[in-house]
Amino acid sequence: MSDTAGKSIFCKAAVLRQFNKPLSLEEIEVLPPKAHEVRVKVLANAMCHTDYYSWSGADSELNDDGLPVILGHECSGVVESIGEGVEGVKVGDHVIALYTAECRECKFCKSGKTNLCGSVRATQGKGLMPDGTTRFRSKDGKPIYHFMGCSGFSQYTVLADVSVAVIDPKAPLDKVCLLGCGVTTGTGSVFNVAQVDENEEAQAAVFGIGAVGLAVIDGLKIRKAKKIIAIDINDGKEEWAKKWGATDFINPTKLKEGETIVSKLIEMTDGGCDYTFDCTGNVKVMRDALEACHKGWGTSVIIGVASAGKEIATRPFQLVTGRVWKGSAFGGVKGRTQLPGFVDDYMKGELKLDEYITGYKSFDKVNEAFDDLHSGNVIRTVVNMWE
Ligand SMILES: NC(=O)C1=CN([C@@H]2O[C@H](COP(=O)(O)OP(=O)(O)OC[C@H]3O[C@@H](n4cnc5c(N)ncnc54)[C@H](OP(=O)(O)O)[C@@H]3O)[C@@H](O)[C@H]2O)C=CC1
Ligand SMILES: N[C@@H](CCC(=O)N[C@@H](CSC=O)C(=O)NCC(=O)O)C(=O)O
Ligand SMILES: [Zn+2]
Ligand SMILES: [Zn+2]
Repeated sequence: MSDTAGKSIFCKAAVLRQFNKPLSLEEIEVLPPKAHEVRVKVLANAMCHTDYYSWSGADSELNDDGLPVILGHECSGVVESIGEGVEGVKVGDHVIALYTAECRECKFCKSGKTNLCGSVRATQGKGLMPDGTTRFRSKDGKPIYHFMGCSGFSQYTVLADVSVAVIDPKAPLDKVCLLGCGVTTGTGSVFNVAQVDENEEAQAAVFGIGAVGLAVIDGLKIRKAKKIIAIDINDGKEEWAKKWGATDFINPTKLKEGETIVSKLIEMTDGGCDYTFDCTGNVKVMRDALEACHKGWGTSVIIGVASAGKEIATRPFQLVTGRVWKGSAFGGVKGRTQLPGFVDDYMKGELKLDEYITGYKSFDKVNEAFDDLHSGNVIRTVVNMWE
């Protein structure tokens, strides 16, 4: 048992008090975990585009009523204490936080059809723990909300026990935090959602070359795709995409007159792609990605998260004629069961992780990590929570 078990911990957290305004670094109180909860000392948290999206106010699930909130969800740490009835995770375990829980008991978990778990999702969406309260308090004693069931931008956080994956303690926590979201989502979308087979010599297009798009490319390379066309509005992303194994790169803002990204992709693949992936969150791109698929079988996977109020559209004929539109949350990966295997693949050198990390920042520079995401040269910034 740790000295702090059963007591509040006072530590530093980055709190979002107003959308589009810098996070405020504050000393907060982190209450002890209740039944079926764990308190984790967070070591590292990488900045994902979804943090930026929620920070900017674009998330339809997070409005002014959900503020103040502690963002962050691509994080790893060490279990400091556990509440009553916790099984399968103990003090001292190294863990990755899961925004997609896995209880193994709900209708979703038992279905064998999805990685979405129903156990804590409703309260998670409201920024609350499963009992409907929060474990964070500001200095004046007022509640601070949780985010995506993780809130990794606090030096200590409390999670549901079904929302942590226990991993190999030898794995470097400042690297494997990336498996908490972007890399798992991208590779998992290829393996579990599109289910690309290594014998099919697939032709694929990937829209949006951030960490998620690069991880899709890595997954496609692992599944021996023949053609991997990377698409981004930033020319600087060509070098990144090619380094990961893309065979071609297109900047859609620089097409010849009369060409569209859809016509260009159809021409390059002799009729359309077998698979396309949206990693931008832009609904127009999602449409292009679907319509660039091959008639009869092409599958388009939506990974990007669109802003509140946005809707997708296409002619139903696109689906009538055999194109398939799918979506992916956390790459279809069941976190407690499968994430430890991703960590092992990384440790064996079979999965890239280090290569995505373009820089580390100390916690007091967390706001710079937001700016980094849009600089064009940054893939993932890892925030070291104790520097
Ligand atoms: N479904 C899921 O489980 C998950 C979804 N996401 C979502 O996936 C998306 C990608 O995340 P991440 O890799 O972290 O984000 P990044 O911002 O790092 O990468 C997105 C890339 O797409 C580029 N882009 C933007 N608009 C277009 C366009 N019209 N055409 C082509 N490229 C474009 C961006 O360029 P620029 O920077 O110049 O804008 C950037 O290079 C986000 O929407 C994120 O919220 C992330 C993780 C999990
Ligand atoms: N809250 C948003 C939607 C946000 C969203 O789609 N999140 C992704 C993960 S993004 C990670 O970086 C996801 O897995 N969604 C499934 C889920 O259960 O949240 C909205 O309301 O539009
Ligand atoms: Zn479940
Ligand atoms: Zn994410």
